[in-house]
Amino acid sequence: MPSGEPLSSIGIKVHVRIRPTAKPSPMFHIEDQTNTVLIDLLKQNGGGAPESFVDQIAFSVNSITQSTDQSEVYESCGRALVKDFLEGYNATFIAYGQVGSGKTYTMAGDMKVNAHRGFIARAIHQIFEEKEADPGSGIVLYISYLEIYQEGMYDLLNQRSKDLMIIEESGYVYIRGLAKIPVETEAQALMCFSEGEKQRSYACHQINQVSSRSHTIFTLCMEKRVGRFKTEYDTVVAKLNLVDLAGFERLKKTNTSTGGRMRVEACSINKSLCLLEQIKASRFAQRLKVLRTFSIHNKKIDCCVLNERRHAQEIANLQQELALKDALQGRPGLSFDDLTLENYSLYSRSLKYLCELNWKKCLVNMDWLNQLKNHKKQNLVWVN
Ligand SMILES: Nc1ncnc2c1ncn2[C@@H]1O[C@H](COP(=O)(O)OP(=O)(O)OP(=O)(O)O)[C@@H](O)[C@H]1O
Repeated sequence: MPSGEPLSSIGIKVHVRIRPTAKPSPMFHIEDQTNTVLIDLLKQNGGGAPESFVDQIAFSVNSITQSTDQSEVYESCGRALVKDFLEGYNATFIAYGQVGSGKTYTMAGDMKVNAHRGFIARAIHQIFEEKEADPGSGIVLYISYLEIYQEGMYDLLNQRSKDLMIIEESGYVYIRGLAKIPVETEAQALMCFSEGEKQRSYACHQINQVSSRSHTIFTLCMEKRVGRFKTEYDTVVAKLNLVDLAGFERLKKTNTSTGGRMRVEACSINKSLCLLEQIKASRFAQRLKVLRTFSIHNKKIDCCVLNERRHAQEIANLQQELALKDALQGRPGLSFDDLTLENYSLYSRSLKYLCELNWKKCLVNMDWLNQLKNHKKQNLVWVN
């Protein structure tokens, strides 16, 4: 198994990064030893100021970081995921959280200062480090960088790409028309990323001076040979999706309630995030049907299938969900969530994010069918 994890623990992992703040909320408590976020529930009178604390709810996650240190974050939840990708697993890392909570800081960081580089640059470094350490692996890498802005898709690496379209063929999802740039060195890969970053849509509002106005998916595709002989080998293909979602905006808080482009952007961001939430919730509600039980390394694994038809329309409506479909159903290695536990006004949104994180953790078994299918296609030996 990847990273030596027991099979039972495979699924979506939730990591919380809390942006350091000068005004931490007295209602949020972190238990480091048990990776638990405890939140005091409020009793409110007519939506006014909180009157008294009535109860506490606990959210247990895979890890909690409260640090500005980018390498600490990467080591705690990025390195193992990238290792899995290099072994041939589809992997996805999603930065998800309220506006201004540090999603872009986590994913992109500051490219000019080594210590401040974010997840993407660190993943690229690890990939090329491991590739160079094993020159016989024959690893070939390609990069794509997609932006989803106001429900349209844009190629950040080739502005001339037009009419991008999501194509799904035999369980594989790709975007027709999206540039797939071959990269041979770390420098080339970083250059691709920096060029794409320059094309992204940002805006300045009350909460964040450089606020993302779009969702972005930075994808590394890997092909590598597996086999003992030069002429007889299988090719393993895997995708690493690094996703920076735009944050949910409250129009009043960001002061974009009076109209114009930023308001349209905010409404579009909120709509797509709501759809994402609805789809995930509806998937969770669907009954899983056990098709077959596999035995892998002496452990029994139920292989489940989802009734996708019921929600086909909703899925068709949400570009990023579909664009990530094969990765999410292949092996969603990790989900990453940022929270700002800053003050009372952000309380309800932080609580909502935590509620979501909790049921995301329940999506575990849904992913097996595609994973097994993928590995059959890739001729990996451990599937019977
Ligand atoms: N862990 C952190 N340590 C230090 N600074 C941080 C941290 N997280 C975020 N910041 C700073 O907070 C500000 C907002 O962060 P960022 O732009 O990453 O938020 P975001 O979640 O991507 O917001 P949006 O949804 O508006 O795009 C930036 O100036 C960033 O440098």
